Amino acid sequence: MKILISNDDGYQAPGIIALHDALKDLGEVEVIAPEHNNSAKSNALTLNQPLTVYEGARGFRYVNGTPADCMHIALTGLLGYRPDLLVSGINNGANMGDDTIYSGTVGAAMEGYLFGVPAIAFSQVEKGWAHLDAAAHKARELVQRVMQQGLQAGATPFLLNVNIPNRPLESLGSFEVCRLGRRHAAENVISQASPRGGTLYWIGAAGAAKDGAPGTDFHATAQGNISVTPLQVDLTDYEGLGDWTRHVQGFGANP
Ligand SMILES: Nc1nc2c(ncn2[C@@H]2O[C@H](COP(=O)(O)O)[C@@H](O)[C@H]2O)c(=O)[nH]1
Repeated sequence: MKILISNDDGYQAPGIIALHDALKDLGEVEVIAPEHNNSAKSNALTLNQPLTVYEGARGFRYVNGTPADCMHIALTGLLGYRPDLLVSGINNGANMGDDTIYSGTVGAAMEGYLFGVPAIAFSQVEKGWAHLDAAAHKARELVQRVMQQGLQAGATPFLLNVNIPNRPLESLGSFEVCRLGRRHAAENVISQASPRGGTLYWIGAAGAAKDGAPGTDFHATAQGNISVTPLQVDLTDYEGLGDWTRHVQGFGANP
């Protein structure tokens, strides 16, 4: 079993070290991760400058790029083989609700998925790495479950978004398959006067949960369970196809 590990907090982050320690005896495990924190970089690729790959402690390779850059170059030549599973994380903070779309942790996993590699993104719900050992234990459990059922060798790849509450192992609940919740819009931008004149702007905090009903990731983790959400990439609004066909019917037709 060949497992490729990445993240968005950087190759020296506690979360990726704990994840590597938890998975390293499950097969051939390689780490290719960003040099620095790339939180909220989503699926960004670096097209306007070259990337460099370095080797750091633990034999981890790191890249002066984004999480998606790391996986893109890994799967288009750097690795020289196709991994059986891509695992991203363990992220310092949650990736729940519809703003998961901003996540670099999910972005790394999604890049693998787009290349046909089954992928799992792991995040701890709270920042600060509390009970990281318990999260790594649960990440190992899920990867072993996937391996035991041969799911990584299935015909179609999968992409899982997993959020683990920051609790001691004995206080963690079960794996709960659920949908993404919805968040309120993000908090207002934070502006401050620049010492060089003008104004500086900081992105505001993520919005609170708007839809945290039973069956969502917000609800599952609030109960102490580990949320497991299968994601897809097709952004087509199939329900809107009919309406828009009518909206634009005959529009722009040659006179
Ligand atoms: N609007 C804001 N969103 C934030 C903020 N801090 C975190 N986030 C959310 O976190 C993740 C980033 O995930 P990562 O895997 O890239 O670390 C993503 O879900 C964001 O929406 C914040 O200050 N403002």
